Amino acid sequence: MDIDGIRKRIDLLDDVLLRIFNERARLALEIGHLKKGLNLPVFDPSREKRIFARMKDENPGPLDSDAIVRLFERVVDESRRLERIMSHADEEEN
Ligand SMILES: C=C(O[C@@H]1C=C(C(=O)O)C=C[C@H]1O)C(=O)O
Repeated sequence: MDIDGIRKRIDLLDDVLLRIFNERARLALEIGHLKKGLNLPVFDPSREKRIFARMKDENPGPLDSDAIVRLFERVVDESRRLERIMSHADEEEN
C-alpha cells in the first residue's frame, strides 16, 4: 500500500482512538463523582499500577513495555485531571 493509503488507515484508527479516549474519560468522570460522594481521593495509585501491569502483560508489540506504560500514564493522567476539574466545579456550584 502507498503512503496515502496507509495514512487513510491511520486516520480511521485515530477516529477510533478519539472516541475511545473520550468514552474512557466519561467513565473515569463517573467514578470521580462516586468517589467524591464517598469522600475517596481522586488518585488511586494501586489501581493505576494494576492497569499498567495488565497492559504490559497484554501488550502484543511492536510497542515495548516502557512505551505502553508511558502512553497509559498519559491517558490516566488526563482522567485524573478531568476528575479534579469536575470536582472543583461541583464545589464552586455548592
Ligand atoms: C478513574 C479512576 O480515577 C483515577 C484514574 C484512573 C484511570 O484513569 O483509570 C485510575 C485510578 C485513579 O487514579 C479510578 O479510581 O478508577
